[in-house]
Amino acid sequence: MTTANIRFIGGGNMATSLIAGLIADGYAPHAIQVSDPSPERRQSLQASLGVRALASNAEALAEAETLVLCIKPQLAAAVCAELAPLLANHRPLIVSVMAGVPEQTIQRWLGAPLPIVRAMPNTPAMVQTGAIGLHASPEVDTEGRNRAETILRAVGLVRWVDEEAQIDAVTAISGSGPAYFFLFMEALEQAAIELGLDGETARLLTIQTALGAAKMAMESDAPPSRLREQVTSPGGTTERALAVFDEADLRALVERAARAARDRAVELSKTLSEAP
Ligand SMILES: NC(=O)C1=CN([C@@H]2O[C@H](COP(=O)(O)OP(=O)(O)OC[C@H]3O[C@@H](n4cnc5c(N)ncnc54)[C@H](O)[C@@H]3O)[C@@H](O)[C@H]2O)C=CC1
Ligand SMILES: O=C(O)[C@@H]1CCC=N1
Repeated sequence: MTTANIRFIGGGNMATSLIAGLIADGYAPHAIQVSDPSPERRQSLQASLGVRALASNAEALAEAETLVLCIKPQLAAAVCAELAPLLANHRPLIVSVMAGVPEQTIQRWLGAPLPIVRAMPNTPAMVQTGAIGLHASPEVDTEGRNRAETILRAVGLVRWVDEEAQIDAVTAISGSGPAYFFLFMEALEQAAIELGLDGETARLLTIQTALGAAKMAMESDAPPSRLREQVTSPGGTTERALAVFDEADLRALVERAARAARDRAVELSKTLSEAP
C-alpha cells in the first residue's frame, strides 16, 4: 500500500491544514501537488509549504493516485464537470472533504461510480491534532480504505462512521467544532481583560487552560463531568460561574448550535443532490 502521490484540488484553509500536517508527519513536500486558480494562494502554498502549486486542475489530476477535493461545495459541480472527461481511463481514489456533498452526487458529477471516501477533517489537522470522520462508498476496496485512513491518520484521530448521513453529525461536532472552542477562548480572554489582566496574560492563561483541560480529558479515565466536579469546590468560585452557565441553559444552547450546523449540512446535501 502506498500513500504516495496525493493531489489536492483547491488550496484554501482546509487543504493548507492537511498538507501542513502531512509534511509535519514526514511526508515529502515534492510528492504533494495542489491546484488553485488564485495566484496568491499558489504563491503562498509554494512559499510556506514547499509544495508544487498548479493553476490547472487537469494537470493536478493527471497522475493522481489519490485526489483530495478541497473546494467549496458550491463550486463542486463545475469542478467535477471539468474533471469528468479525464476520469474515463484513470480512476484515482477520490477523497472529498466537502461538507454536505453526498458520495452519489459526486459520482454523478464525475460521470462514473468512482470510489469515494468522504472525510470530514478539521483545521487542527495543521498541527496533527485533527479529528476526522471517514465514510467510504461501496466502490472503495480495502486498499482504498487503508490508503485514505493512512493519509488522514497522519494529521489526527480517525473514526469511521457506518452511515454516510453520520458525516453530517461529524461536520457539526468536529468539523465546525474548532470554531466553537475558539469562540469560547475569545470570550474567556475578553473576560480576563475586563477583570483587569493584561492582554498577554489573558491570552496565555486562556489558551493554556483550554489545552490543559483537553489534555486531561483525553488522558484521564474519568469523564469530563467528573473532571468538572473536581474543579468545583462546594460553596466556591467555580460553582458560582457554572450557575451562570446553567441559568443561560448552556447545554441546550450547544445542542441547538450543533443541530443548526448539522441541518445546514443536510440542507446543502439536498440542494446539491437536486442540482443538475
Ligand atoms: N475550513 C474548515 O475548517 C473545513 C472545511 N471543510 C471543507 O473543505 C472545503 C474547502 O473549505 P476551505 O478550505 O475552508 O475553503 P477555502 O475558500 O479556504 O478554499 C477553497 C479554495 O478553492 C479554490 N478554488 C476556487 N475555485 C477553484 C477551482 N475551480 N478549482 C480549484 N480550486 C478552486 C479557492 O481559490 C480556495 O483557495 C469545503 O468544501 C469545506 O466544506 C471541511 C472541514 C473543515
Ligand atoms: O463551515 C463549513 O461549512 C466548513 C465545514 C466544517 C467546517 N467548515
